[in-house]
Amino acid sequence: MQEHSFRILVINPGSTSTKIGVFHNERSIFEKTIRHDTEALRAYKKIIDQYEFRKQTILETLDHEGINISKLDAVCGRGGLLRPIEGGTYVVNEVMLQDLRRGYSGQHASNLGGILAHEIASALNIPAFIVDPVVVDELDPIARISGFSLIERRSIFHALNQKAVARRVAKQMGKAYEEVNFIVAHMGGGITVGAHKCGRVIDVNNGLDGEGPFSPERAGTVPAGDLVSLCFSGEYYREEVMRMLVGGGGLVGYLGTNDAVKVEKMIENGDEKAKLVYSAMAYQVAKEIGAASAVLAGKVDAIILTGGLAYGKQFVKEIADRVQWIADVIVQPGENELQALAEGALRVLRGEEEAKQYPQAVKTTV
Ligand SMILES: Nc1ncnc2c1ncn2[C@@H]1O[C@H](COP(=O)(O)OP(=O)(O)OP(=O)(O)O)[C@@H](O)[C@H]1O
Ligand SMILES: CCCC(=O)O
Repeated sequence: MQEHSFRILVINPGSTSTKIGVFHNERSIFEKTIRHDTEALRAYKKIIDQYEFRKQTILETLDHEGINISKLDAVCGRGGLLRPIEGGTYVVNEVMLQDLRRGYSGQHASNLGGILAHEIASALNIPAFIVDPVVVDELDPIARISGFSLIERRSIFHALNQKAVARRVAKQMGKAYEEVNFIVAHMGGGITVGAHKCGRVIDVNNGLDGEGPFSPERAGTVPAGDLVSLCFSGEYYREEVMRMLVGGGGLVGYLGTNDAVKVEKMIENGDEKAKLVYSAMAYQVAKEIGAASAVLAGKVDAIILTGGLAYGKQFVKEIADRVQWIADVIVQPGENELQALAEGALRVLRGEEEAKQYPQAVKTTV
């Protein structure tokens, strides 16, 4: 019997670009990173106001490439800062659209993903989905306790890539994602380290503006008392402190660049500060992996390193040297988010998984 085939448009909006792809089942038939002129984007007060502009750009690109959108079966966008939800593929519904428009958990380019998917899909009368947004929250209750009763730990991480890579590695091991325990470190502009226990990410750092290792442009965990003193020193506005922590933190704060390739060049040229800071970033990732191994009580089938920084051979070696006693270290550089979006939609279109309805509230604690 011939297998039914599906054609899916996937959309991953970033702060300065929109990545799109058209998939025929799992096979990519077209992918493009549409770069947006920063001046053009600056004309919009809020990220969300960009959606009509980005939609037109996507449709024009597809038309230009000769892709007939009437042949599509579904559109799938990257999900944004919604309410905390468990992982999976979600139908874009009215409540989700409202939350994406107002930025329920904050402003992020990925808030546009579900809206763009809905706008394009509804005109074609086909379903729109999002998959594993950054707010996927599968934390164990014990992981929510921060130690300060007014603040609960939150799960904000690279769920789409972490879960996709974990599924892929599990498959390579001949197992289902739900049968294995992994530690996945996504190391990009932000860094998140997730403890994956039998298909659920039971602990992970909030890599957006919370905690964890410092990254190319984010500070991660900083000493709390000193941060409070700095905030109340009278020298900085709130926005300035936030900008120094997120965007201006990590490598940017110490070395003036978020580009690890440039930092490697600086090290090659004998820059001792760059060497120390770059090693410190690897050290902090290794420490976070060690913490995740304790979360999993040492039952770790593999440690997976992914994201752009995983291309850095010396960086990866420094991490591996510190953690390979825990489990095998598997390196999967880069990210494959377009493929992950297509696969998430396919699982639903094929009936392998049921699409979830948003909001499926996650129970928080105290
Ligand atoms: N070949 C390489 N060697 C070392 N570092 C690299 C290499 N290629 C990319 N990087 C670094 O990876 C980082 C960017 O990673 P990535 O592209 O995954 O981030 P992003 O998509 O912008 O952010 P995020 O992954 O947090 O969503 C940059 O610091 C970049 O310099
Ligand atoms: C940590 C959430 C994803 C991002 O880096 O923007």
